[in-house]
Amino acid sequence: MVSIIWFRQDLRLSDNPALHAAVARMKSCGGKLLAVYIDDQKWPKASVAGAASRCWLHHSLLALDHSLNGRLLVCSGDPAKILAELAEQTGADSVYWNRCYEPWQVQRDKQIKAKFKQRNIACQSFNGSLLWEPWQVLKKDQTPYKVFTPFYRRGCLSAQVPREPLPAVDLNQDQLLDISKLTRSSIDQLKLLPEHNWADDMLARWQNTAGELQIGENAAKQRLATFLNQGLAGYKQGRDFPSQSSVSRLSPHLHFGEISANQVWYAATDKVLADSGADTLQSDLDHFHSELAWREFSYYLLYHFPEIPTENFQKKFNNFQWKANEAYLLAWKKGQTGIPIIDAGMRELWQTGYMHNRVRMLVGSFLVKNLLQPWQEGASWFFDCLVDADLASNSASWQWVAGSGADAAPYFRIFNPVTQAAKFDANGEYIRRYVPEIAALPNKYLFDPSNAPDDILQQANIKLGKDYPFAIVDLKASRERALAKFKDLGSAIER
Ligand SMILES: Cc1cc2nc3c(=O)[nH]c(=O)nc-3n(C[C@H](O)[C@H](O)[C@H](O)COP(=O)(O)OP(=O)(O)OC[C@H]3O[C@@H](n4cnc5c(N)ncnc54)[C@H](O)[C@@H]3O)c2cc1C
Repeated sequence: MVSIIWFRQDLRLSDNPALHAAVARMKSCGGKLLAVYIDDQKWPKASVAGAASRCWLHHSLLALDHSLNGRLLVCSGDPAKILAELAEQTGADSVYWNRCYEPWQVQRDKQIKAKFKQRNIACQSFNGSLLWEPWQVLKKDQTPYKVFTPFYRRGCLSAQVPREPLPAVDLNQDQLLDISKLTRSSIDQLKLLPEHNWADDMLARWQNTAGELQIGENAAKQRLATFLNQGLAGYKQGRDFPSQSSVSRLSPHLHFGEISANQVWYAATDKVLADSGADTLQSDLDHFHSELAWREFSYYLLYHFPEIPTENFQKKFNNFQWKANEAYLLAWKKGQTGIPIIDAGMRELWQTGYMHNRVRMLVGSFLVKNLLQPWQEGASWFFDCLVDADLASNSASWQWVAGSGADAAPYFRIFNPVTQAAKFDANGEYIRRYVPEIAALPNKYLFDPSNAPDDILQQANIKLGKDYPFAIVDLKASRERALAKFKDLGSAIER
């Protein structure tokens, strides 16, 4: 008897409910397990993972295959067809997977279940990535929440406590089906890595001091341990400062399911309990939990409102007249806007595949409000460049920044990137790391070189327009312009 375990966004062996169930069945009924990963070629084009996250996926699959002693069957094509063929070839009578929440994956999985039912192949799906299932948290009138705080406080926290993590399964080579006679691709054949080696530098940022790439389940556990020891205490304050190591950087690991939200949630809770739960630590923990809940909220919104990756959540934004401008967009993408904190963020994104959350909000606000470019342009660039590119979090966050989302930032919240930089990068460490050409400027002018006096620029040996661009827009004037345009839309937000 063969059971298929279909790995998707759950590339781990511990706290993997589908794998756990498949192994339990194998142990009680005998038989073997066939571990499969399928590069789904039928995803809608706009949602195919971007270049940076495909690099991550390549290495994450290598790590999973290693944990499975080289017995991960990797295929490419239509999952419905491939799974049916595999069931036929191996005589598998059951398929297990953990649920995904992207709209087309939900649709596809439903169809696969229905087809397999007709053929007497049992399909079982599990919750392996969310703390609360989106359909379990509803308002009293049984409609979905649209505002984060009641969703989390009234909905999630008063629902059942999240499932406790399951232990790693005990699997030996003999329990995994020999895949040598099955048609398969190698991980290399999936061509997840780019043809040119631009990704080498980016991936180098994810190595440890011994030069080992920190991708995969073990690396995720290591990252979590480092965060619990070095970042959690002081998280609430420190998480806003991009040069500090207060945030967890777990987002790519969570996206690919190298670690589960449940593991992270409970490990943080246990850490605070073990450290005797000092009041400040408790509030750091609460804050960290609420950030995990923003991830939940994003998935919740995507599940209930599957159009959010492309369409304004608030329909009144459909009338908004963006001012598409290729030159602005290019300057933003390349980190050449002349506003140092924006350029630092966009270069961090390009060089590392990651950007600190505070800076994501700043570059987003700048693009959408000061430059009046459509949020979809920003979302698509992020999707291509982030190693943690995640349809739910990216779409919900961009709509939040634009003001068009559920519970979004109000239109009048237009971050001033100069004062924000002075506040959150006060000693300029982050800016100097990513915008080294202006490093010699004193802090007073580092955040806004376009307004630095000539003698200061000369002393720092900087010629604006040559060494570093003049600001592409006047912050005050562009803010006024945005306020006027957004105001026309009215401010009502559905609750
Ligand atoms: C414009 C914009 C685009 C974004 N795109 C993505 C994306 O594609 N993928 C992605 O994972 N996150 C996205 N975020 C959310 C957030 O910036 C990242 O999750 C966070 O910066 C990841 O860093 P971390 O793991 O160190 O976070 P931590 O502060 O350590 O938080 C722990 C975890 O909580 C979750 N989380 C934290 N903040 C948020 C948030 N605001 N929304 C949703 N989840 C959150 C993440 O899973 C994160 O790993 C975006 C935010 C903005 C403003």
